[in-house]
Amino acid sequence: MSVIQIDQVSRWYGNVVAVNDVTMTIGPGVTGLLGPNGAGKSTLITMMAGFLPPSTGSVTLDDVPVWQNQAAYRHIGLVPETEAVYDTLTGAQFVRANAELQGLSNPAAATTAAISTVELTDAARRRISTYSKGMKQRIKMAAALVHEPSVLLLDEPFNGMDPRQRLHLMDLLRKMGADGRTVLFSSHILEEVQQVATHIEVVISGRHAASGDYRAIRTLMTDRPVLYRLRSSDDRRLASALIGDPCTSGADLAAGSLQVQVADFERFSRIVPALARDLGIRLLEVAPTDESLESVFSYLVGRR
Ligand SMILES: Nc1ncnc2c1ncn2[C@@H]1O[C@H](COP(=O)(O)OP(=O)(O)OP(=O)(O)O)[C@@H](O)[C@H]1O
Repeated sequence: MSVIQIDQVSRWYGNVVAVNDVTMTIGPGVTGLLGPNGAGKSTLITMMAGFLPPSTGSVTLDDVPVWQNQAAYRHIGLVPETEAVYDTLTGAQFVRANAELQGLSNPAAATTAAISTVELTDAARRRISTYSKGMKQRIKMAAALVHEPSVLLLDEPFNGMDPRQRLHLMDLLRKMGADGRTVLFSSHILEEVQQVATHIEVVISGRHAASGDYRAIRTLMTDRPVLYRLRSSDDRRLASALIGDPCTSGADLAAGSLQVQVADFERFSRIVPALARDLGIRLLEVAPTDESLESVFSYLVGRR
Protein backbone atom coordinates (compact mmCIF):
# COMPACT_ATOMS: atom_id res chain seq x y z
CA MET A 1 0.00 0.00 0.00
CA SER A 2 1.19 3.49 -0.74
CA VAL A 3 -0.45 6.01 1.51
CA ILE A 4 0.53 9.66 1.63
CA GLN A 5 -0.31 11.31 4.91
CA ILE A 6 -0.34 15.08 5.17
CA ASP A 7 -0.50 15.99 8.81
CA GLN A 8 -1.21 19.54 10.02
CA VAL A 9 0.89 20.92 7.20
CA SER A 10 1.44 24.62 6.62
CA ARG A 11 3.79 26.17 4.13
CA TRP A 12 4.53 29.82 3.72
CA TYR A 13 6.68 31.81 1.34
CA GLY A 14 7.76 34.95 3.18
CA ASN A 15 4.48 36.52 4.25
CA VAL A 16 2.35 34.43 1.89
CA VAL A 17 0.61 31.46 3.50
CA ALA A 18 0.25 29.04 0.59
CA VAL A 19 -0.93 26.03 2.63
CA ASN A 20 -2.66 26.50 5.96
CA ASP A 21 -2.91 23.64 8.47
CA VAL A 22 -3.94 20.92 6.02
CA THR A 23 -4.48 17.33 7.07
CA MET A 24 -5.42 14.71 4.47
CA THR A 25 -4.74 11.11 3.55
CA ILE A 26 -4.22 10.00 -0.04
CA GLY A 27 -4.51 6.26 -0.64
CA PRO A 28 -4.61 3.91 -3.65
CA GLY A 29 -6.95 4.85 -6.51
CA VAL A 30 -7.37 8.19 -8.25
CA THR A 31 -7.76 11.33 -6.16
CA GLY A 32 -8.56 14.71 -7.65
CA LEU A 33 -7.11 17.75 -5.89
CA LEU A 34 -9.62 20.45 -6.76
CA GLY A 35 -9.21 24.16 -6.14
CA PRO A 36 -9.12 27.53 -7.87
CA ASN A 37 -5.89 29.16 -9.04
CA GLY A 38 -3.59 30.02 -6.18
CA ALA A 39 -5.32 27.62 -3.76
CA GLY A 40 -2.05 25.91 -2.87
CA LYS A 41 -2.35 22.80 -5.06
CA SER A 42 1.14 23.01 -6.58
CA THR A 43 2.68 23.67 -3.19
CA LEU A 44 0.92 20.63 -1.72
CA ILE A 45 1.97 18.40 -4.63
CA THR A 46 5.60 19.54 -4.45
CA MET A 47 5.63 18.73 -0.75
CA MET A 48 4.07 15.30 -1.42
CA ALA A 49 6.81 14.62 -3.94
CA GLY A 50 9.45 15.42 -1.32
CA PHE A 51 10.87 18.42 -3.18
CA LEU A 52 9.72 21.09 -0.74
CA PRO A 53 9.70 20.87 3.07
CA PRO A 54 6.58 21.90 4.98
CA SER A 55 7.08 24.96 7.21
CA THR A 56 5.27 23.02 9.93
CA GLY A 57 3.67 19.56 10.05
CA SER A 58 4.72 16.41 8.23
CA VAL A 59 4.27 14.70 4.87
CA THR A 60 4.91 10.96 4.89
CA LEU A 61 4.70 8.05 2.48
CA ASP A 62 3.84 4.88 4.37
CA ASP A 63 4.84 6.61 7.61
CA VAL A 64 8.26 7.77 6.37
CA PRO A 65 8.87 11.51 5.77
CA VAL A 66 9.37 12.20 2.05
CA TRP A 67 11.40 15.44 2.20
CA GLN A 68 14.84 14.74 0.69
CA ASN A 69 14.24 11.02 1.08
CA GLN A 70 15.99 9.20 -1.79
CA ALA A 71 14.27 5.91 -0.96
CA ALA A 72 10.83 7.55 -1.22
CA TYR A 73 11.74 9.05 -4.62
CA ARG A 74 11.96 5.50 -6.01
CA HIS A 75 8.24 5.12 -5.35
CA ILE A 76 7.06 8.54 -6.49
CA GLY A 77 6.58 9.94 -9.99
CA LEU A 78 5.93 13.67 -10.41
CA VAL A 79 4.50 15.40 -13.47
CA PRO A 80 5.04 19.09 -12.70
CA GLU A 81 2.88 21.86 -14.09
CA THR A 82 5.83 23.76 -15.51
CA GLU A 83 6.50 23.59 -19.23
CA ALA A 84 10.22 23.31 -18.51
CA VAL A 85 11.37 20.21 -20.33
CA TYR A 86 14.74 20.02 -22.00
CA ASP A 87 13.85 21.31 -25.44
CA THR A 88 17.14 20.36 -27.06
CA LEU A 89 16.76 16.70 -26.11
CA THR A 90 14.64 14.23 -28.02
CA GLY A 91 11.70 12.73 -26.15
CA ALA A 92 13.57 9.44 -25.80
CA GLN A 93 16.71 11.14 -24.44
CA PHE A 94 14.68 13.03 -21.86
CA VAL A 95 12.89 9.92 -20.58
CA ARG A 96 16.14 7.93 -20.67
CA ALA A 97 17.87 10.58 -18.52
CA ASN A 98 15.20 10.02 -15.87
CA ALA A 99 15.62 6.26 -16.15
CA GLU A 100 19.38 6.68 -15.56
CA LEU A 101 18.77 9.04 -12.63
CA GLN A 102 16.55 6.40 -11.05
CA GLY A 103 19.41 3.87 -11.46
CA LEU A 104 17.26 1.38 -13.38
CA SER A 105 18.94 -1.86 -14.42
CA ASN A 106 17.61 -1.67 -17.98
CA PRO A 107 17.02 2.01 -18.73
CA ALA A 108 16.61 1.48 -22.48
CA ALA A 109 13.75 -1.02 -22.09
CA ALA A 110 12.09 1.10 -19.40
CA THR A 111 12.30 4.17 -21.67
CA THR A 112 10.70 2.34 -24.60
CA ALA A 113 7.92 1.00 -22.39
CA ALA A 114 7.12 4.37 -20.78
CA ILE A 115 7.05 6.15 -24.14
CA SER A 116 4.75 3.50 -25.52
CA THR A 117 2.42 3.88 -22.52
CA VAL A 118 1.89 7.54 -23.35
CA GLU A 119 1.63 6.73 -27.10
CA LEU A 120 4.56 8.85 -28.20
CA THR A 121 6.63 6.11 -29.85
CA ASP A 122 6.41 7.73 -33.31
CA ALA A 123 7.69 11.07 -31.99
CA ALA A 124 10.29 9.68 -29.57
CA ARG A 125 13.26 10.63 -31.76
CA ARG A 126 12.10 14.19 -32.37
CA ARG A 127 13.40 17.11 -30.33
CA ILE A 128 11.00 18.18 -27.58
CA SER A 129 11.12 21.74 -29.02
CA THR A 130 9.00 20.44 -31.93
CA TYR A 131 6.32 18.96 -29.63
CA SER A 132 2.85 20.42 -29.06
CA LYS A 133 1.80 21.40 -25.53
CA GLY A 134 -0.11 18.14 -25.12
CA MET A 135 2.86 16.10 -26.34
CA LYS A 136 5.11 17.87 -23.82
CA GLN A 137 2.66 16.88 -21.09
CA ARG A 138 2.83 13.28 -22.25
CA ILE A 139 6.63 13.13 -22.40
CA LYS A 140 6.76 14.54 -18.85
CA MET A 141 4.32 11.77 -17.93
CA ALA A 142 6.58 9.13 -19.53
CA ALA A 143 9.56 10.50 -17.59
CA ALA A 144 7.53 10.30 -14.35
CA LEU A 145 6.42 6.73 -15.12
CA VAL A 146 9.74 5.29 -16.27
CA HIS A 147 10.58 3.73 -12.89
CA GLU A 148 7.03 2.40 -12.45
CA PRO A 149 6.28 4.36 -9.27
CA SER A 150 3.52 3.27 -6.94
CA VAL A 151 2.60 6.93 -6.41
CA LEU A 152 1.96 9.27 -9.32
CA LEU A 153 1.44 12.99 -8.72
CA LEU A 154 0.33 15.22 -11.58
CA ASP A 155 -0.03 18.99 -11.43
CA GLU A 156 -2.76 20.24 -13.82
CA PRO A 157 -2.00 17.44 -16.31
CA PHE A 158 -4.91 18.23 -18.64
CA ASN A 159 -3.77 21.77 -19.36
CA GLY A 160 -3.07 22.27 -23.04
CA MET A 161 -4.39 18.87 -24.10
CA ASP A 162 -6.81 18.42 -26.98
CA PRO A 163 -9.95 16.30 -26.35
CA ARG A 164 -8.40 13.10 -27.71
CA GLN A 165 -5.27 13.44 -25.59
CA ARG A 166 -7.45 14.27 -22.61
CA LEU A 167 -9.50 11.07 -23.00
CA HIS A 168 -6.34 9.03 -23.40
CA LEU A 169 -4.81 10.47 -20.23
CA MET A 170 -8.06 9.94 -18.32
CA ASP A 171 -8.01 6.30 -19.39
CA LEU A 172 -4.41 5.93 -18.34
CA LEU A 173 -5.01 7.44 -14.91
CA ARG A 174 -8.08 5.25 -14.38
CA LYS A 175 -6.04 2.14 -15.28
CA MET A 176 -3.23 3.11 -12.93
CA GLY A 177 -5.72 3.67 -10.13
CA ALA A 178 -7.41 0.32 -10.85
CA ASP A 179 -3.95 -1.33 -10.68
CA GLY A 180 -3.76 -0.21 -7.06
CA ARG A 181 -1.44 2.77 -7.56
CA THR A 182 -1.90 5.97 -5.64
CA VAL A 183 -2.65 8.61 -8.25
CA LEU A 184 -3.32 12.26 -7.44
CA PHE A 185 -3.88 15.01 -9.97
CA SER A 186 -4.76 18.66 -9.50
CA SER A 187 -7.31 20.63 -11.44
CA HIS A 188 -9.50 23.70 -11.09
CA ILE A 189 -12.25 22.14 -13.21
CA LEU A 190 -14.84 20.05 -11.40
CA GLU A 191 -16.02 18.20 -14.52
CA GLU A 192 -12.47 17.09 -15.27
CA VAL A 193 -12.03 15.76 -11.76
CA GLN A 194 -15.42 14.09 -11.78
CA GLN A 195 -14.60 12.04 -14.87
CA VAL A 196 -11.50 10.38 -13.43
CA ALA A 197 -11.29 10.68 -9.68
CA THR A 198 -13.05 8.34 -7.29
CA HIS A 199 -12.09 10.62 -4.42
CA ILE A 200 -11.89 14.41 -4.29
CA GLU A 201 -10.04 16.75 -1.96
CA VAL A 202 -10.96 20.42 -2.23
CA VAL A 203 -8.52 23.17 -1.24
CA ILE A 204 -9.24 26.87 -1.21
CA SER A 205 -6.96 29.71 -0.12
CA GLY A 206 -4.52 27.19 1.31
CA ARG A 207 -7.15 25.50 3.43
CA HIS A 208 -8.68 22.04 3.18
CA ALA A 209 -12.33 22.77 2.39
CA ALA A 210 -13.99 19.44 1.64
CA SER A 211 -13.30 15.78 1.06
CA GLY A 212 -15.26 12.86 -0.32
CA ASP A 213 -16.44 11.19 -3.48
CA TYR A 214 -17.89 13.18 -6.34
CA ARG A 215 -21.43 12.67 -5.12
CA ALA A 216 -20.61 14.03 -1.66
CA ILE A 217 -18.89 17.10 -3.09
CA ARG A 218 -21.70 17.65 -5.58
CA THR A 219 -24.27 17.40 -2.78
CA LEU A 220 -22.37 19.99 -0.76
CA MET A 221 -22.45 22.22 -3.79
CA THR A 222 -26.11 21.75 -4.72
CA ASP A 223 -27.26 21.99 -1.10
CA ARG A 224 -25.79 25.44 -0.72
CA PRO A 225 -28.20 28.37 -0.94
CA VAL A 226 -28.08 29.64 -4.51
CA LEU A 227 -29.63 32.75 -5.96
CA TYR A 228 -31.90 32.04 -8.94
CA ARG A 229 -33.35 34.54 -11.38
CA LEU A 230 -36.85 33.79 -12.66
CA ARG A 231 -38.80 35.51 -15.39
CA SER A 232 -42.42 34.58 -15.96
CA SER A 233 -45.76 35.90 -17.20
CA ASP A 234 -46.62 36.89 -13.57
CA ASP A 235 -43.53 37.31 -11.36
CA ARG A 236 -45.51 38.76 -8.46
CA ARG A 237 -47.86 35.77 -8.03
CA LEU A 238 -45.00 33.32 -8.56
CA ALA A 239 -43.00 35.12 -5.85
CA SER A 240 -45.77 34.89 -3.27
CA ALA A 241 -46.30 31.20 -4.04
CA LEU A 242 -42.58 30.46 -3.74
CA ILE A 243 -41.97 32.49 -0.61
CA GLY A 244 -44.36 30.21 1.29
CA ASP A 245 -42.41 27.11 0.32
CA PRO A 246 -39.54 25.69 2.41
CA CYS A 247 -37.35 25.28 -0.68
CA THR A 248 -36.72 29.04 -0.66
CA SER A 249 -35.28 31.26 2.02
CA GLY A 250 -36.09 34.59 0.40
CA ALA A 251 -37.46 36.29 -2.71
CA ASP A 252 -36.85 39.75 -4.14
CA LEU A 253 -38.75 41.54 -6.90
CA ALA A 254 -36.82 44.81 -6.75
CA ALA A 255 -34.21 44.01 -9.40
CA GLY A 256 -36.72 44.03 -12.28
CA SER A 257 -36.88 40.24 -12.30
CA LEU A 258 -37.71 37.79 -9.54
CA GLN A 259 -34.65 36.68 -7.55
CA VAL A 260 -35.11 33.72 -5.26
CA GLN A 261 -32.74 32.41 -2.64
CA VAL A 262 -32.95 28.63 -3.06
CA ALA A 263 -32.24 26.57 0.04
CA ASP A 264 -33.25 23.14 -1.27
CA PHE A 265 -32.40 22.82 -4.92
CA GLU A 266 -33.89 19.37 -5.41
CA ARG A 267 -37.32 20.50 -4.16
CA PHE A 268 -37.06 23.85 -5.97
CA SER A 269 -36.46 22.17 -9.33
CA ARG A 270 -39.54 19.97 -8.83
CA ILE A 271 -41.86 22.59 -7.44
CA VAL A 272 -41.33 25.56 -9.77
CA PRO A 273 -42.78 23.94 -12.92
CA ALA A 274 -45.65 22.41 -10.87
CA LEU A 275 -46.51 25.74 -9.22
CA ALA A 276 -46.39 27.59 -12.51
CA ARG A 277 -48.66 25.06 -14.14
CA ASP A 278 -51.19 25.12 -11.26
CA LEU A 279 -51.27 28.94 -11.26
CA GLY A 280 -51.43 29.21 -15.04
CA ILE A 281 -48.14 31.16 -15.15
CA ARG A 282 -45.78 30.86 -18.09
CA LEU A 283 -42.11 30.42 -17.12
CA LEU A 284 -39.74 32.33 -19.37
CA GLU A 285 -36.45 31.84 -17.55
CA VAL A 286 -35.07 30.02 -14.52
CA ALA A 287 -31.34 30.51 -14.14
CA PRO A 288 -28.77 30.60 -11.36
CA THR A 289 -27.20 34.04 -10.99
CA ASP A 290 -24.08 32.84 -9.31
CA GLU A 291 -22.98 29.43 -10.45
CA SER A 292 -19.30 30.22 -10.84
CA LEU A 293 -16.79 27.78 -9.43
CA GLU A 294 -15.43 30.59 -7.26
CA SER A 295 -18.81 30.99 -5.56
CA VAL A 296 -19.05 27.24 -4.99
CA PHE A 297 -15.59 27.30 -3.49
CA SER A 298 -16.33 30.22 -1.22
CA TYR A 299 -19.48 28.46 -0.04
CA LEU A 300 -17.46 25.37 0.85
CA VAL A 301 -14.95 27.49 2.75
CA GLY A 302 -17.73 29.32 4.55
CA ARG A 303 -19.13 26.02 5.88
CA ARG A 304 -16.03 25.32 7.91
N1 LIG B 1 7.85 30.41 -4.70
C1 LIG B 1 6.87 31.19 -4.26
N2 LIG B 1 7.12 32.37 -3.66
C2 LIG B 1 6.14 33.16 -3.18
N3 LIG B 1 4.81 32.83 -3.24
C3 LIG B 1 4.50 31.67 -3.82
C4 LIG B 1 5.50 30.79 -4.37
N4 LIG B 1 4.86 29.70 -4.89
C5 LIG B 1 3.54 29.91 -4.68
N5 LIG B 1 3.32 31.07 -4.05
C6 LIG B 1 2.00 31.61 -3.62
O1 LIG B 1 1.38 30.62 -2.82
C7 LIG B 1 -0.01 30.52 -3.11
C8 LIG B 1 -0.35 29.12 -3.57
O2 LIG B 1 0.26 28.88 -4.83
P1 LIG B 1 0.19 27.46 -5.59
O3 LIG B 1 0.99 27.61 -6.85
O4 LIG B 1 0.58 26.39 -4.65
O5 LIG B 1 -1.36 27.35 -5.90
P2 LIG B 1 -2.11 26.51 -7.03
O6 LIG B 1 -3.40 26.10 -6.44
O7 LIG B 1 -1.22 25.44 -7.56
O8 LIG B 1 -2.38 27.60 -8.14
P3 LIG B 1 -2.21 27.47 -9.73
O9 LIG B 1 -3.28 26.55 -10.19
O10 LIG B 1 -2.41 28.89 -10.17
O11 LIG B 1 -0.81 26.95 -9.94
C9 LIG B 1 -0.28 31.59 -4.15
O12 LIG B 1 -0.72 32.74 -3.46
C10 LIG B 1 1.07 31.83 -4.77
O13 LIG B 1 1.15 33.14 -5.28
